[in-house]
Formats: sequence, structure tokens, C-alpha cells
Amino acid sequence: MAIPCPPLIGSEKLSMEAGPLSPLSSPPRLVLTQDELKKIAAYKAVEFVKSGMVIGLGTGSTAKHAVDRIADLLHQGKLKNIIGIPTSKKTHQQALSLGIPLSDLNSHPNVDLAIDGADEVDSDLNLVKGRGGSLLREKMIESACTKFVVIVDESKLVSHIGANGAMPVEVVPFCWKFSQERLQQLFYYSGCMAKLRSNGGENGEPFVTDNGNYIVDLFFKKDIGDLRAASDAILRLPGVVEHGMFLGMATTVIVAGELGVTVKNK
Ligand SMILES: O=C(CO)[C@H](O)[C@H](O)COP(=O)(O)O
Repeated sequence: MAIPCPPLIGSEKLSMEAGPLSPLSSPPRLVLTQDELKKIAAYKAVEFVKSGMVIGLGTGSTAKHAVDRIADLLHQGKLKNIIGIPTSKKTHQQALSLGIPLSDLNSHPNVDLAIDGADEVDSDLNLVKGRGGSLLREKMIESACTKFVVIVDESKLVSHIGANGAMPVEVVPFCWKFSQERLQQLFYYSGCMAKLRSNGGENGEPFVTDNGNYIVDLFFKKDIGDLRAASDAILRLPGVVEHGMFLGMATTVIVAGELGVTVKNK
């Protein structure tokens, strides 16, 4: 179901693709930025939030809009008695600063609804997550929820999982090179390249997750095929903590694109 985009939130941009003076030019077309599309998807997802719910709060630039929106509705008195379960230290910090009451899975093991972004979404609503590095906490919280709403702009839609960038795997730091090598061998026939994620600094130090682990990013040249088999094989490797394939977990995916918002249900 495609719903036309709501009025723009934030800045408006007009695209004059054929040039403003061309007699053949079509009327100016409204172009939304990627961040505006993320915000539209996030606001749509927050419509699922009801007073009294325990909410999994996702991580990343799309989920950040949802957390902001939940806080706004709390402050306006339109939502009451919400408890947020953050999926990362960063989201914890954001929610805390916005005054959202917080808890964790130890105290609230049953989560009513989680809202989070994704890096890739296939036509069966399987996901790649974790390019922001929070895959372990995200998977723990999102597998404990009744409803998992994924929010993306249309650039995240893929023909198959692994088609458009890294598939992250969280590994313990102990002998990470060994784990990296084993992961690459595992997907030899898919032309896999395994690469330790760096923290982006000049020193080239590894990126360290909220759980004190490293991330090995897998890049595939070919389709990896049976996703469940791939998932099981990765998780069987000693040294692996979790991977970023979220298979069969999303109950709803909200996609914001130039032509409107699409809500896909499992
Ligand atoms: O999985 C994630 C973090 O671990 C994010 O949800 C994912 O990377 C999408 O991020 P963004 O909304 O910034 O595109």
C-alpha cells in the first residue's frame, strides 16, 4: 500500500531538472533529502506507539528521528507511561537527554514494540543491520518484542541480502584474525572478502562495540544463497558473537520514497 508523502518536515528543495527556462520543462518537482525520507518513515512508525508500552529504541540516523518523536509526544502529553529499552549506549544517551523513562531486558523482558532502521531489506523482509555497530543489542531487544517495525528510505531495498555493502559480524577480540580468516573461508564460493572494521581514526585502531567486541565486515561478490544456512554456519564458528542478518524478525517495514510511504507487513 503506497501512501502519498505527508507535507515536508524540515527543509524543502525544488528540483528544476530541465532548467527553469526550457519551454519543455515539466513543473518543478519536489525532491526530498534522504534524511527527510528517514524522518517520514520514523514518524509513521511512531503512530504504532501507544501509552503504557515498553518500546525498543533503535540505533542510527533513522531511529534517532523516532526517538525524538516519541519524546515530543511524551512532552505534549499525547503518550504516557512509556518505557524505552535502548539498543545502544548512543541511543541510551539520546533518550536520557530527552527525558524518556528507560529500562532494560533484565527488568522488562517483554517488549511490546521495537522501532529501528536497517542497512538492507529484501522482499521477504529479511534485514542486514549493524553497519552502525549495534547489532548484538539490537538483535537481543528486537527478538524479545511482539512487534518489530523497521524504518527505511527506499535506498535500503535490495534484491538479495548482502547485495549492497557490508554484512557485519561481531567477534570477540581474542585472535580476531583467525575469526576473520574463518569467516572469509566460509563464504569462499560467494567471493567473500572479510575485513576488520576500523574506528575511522588515523591510528587505524579497531572499532569496538558497546560490548567490548570487534566487527568483521563481510563483502560478497555473489548472492550467498540460503540465508538460514549461512546464519547457522556463522554462529557455529567459535569466536563469533552475533551477525547482522535479521531473518524473519521484522513484522512491518515502512519504506519512505519519492512517491510516498509504503507499509509492508509480514
Ligand atoms: O543497524 C543499525 C545500527 O547498528 C542501523 O539501524 C542501521 O545501520 C541503519 O542506520 P541508518 O538509519 O543510520 O541508515
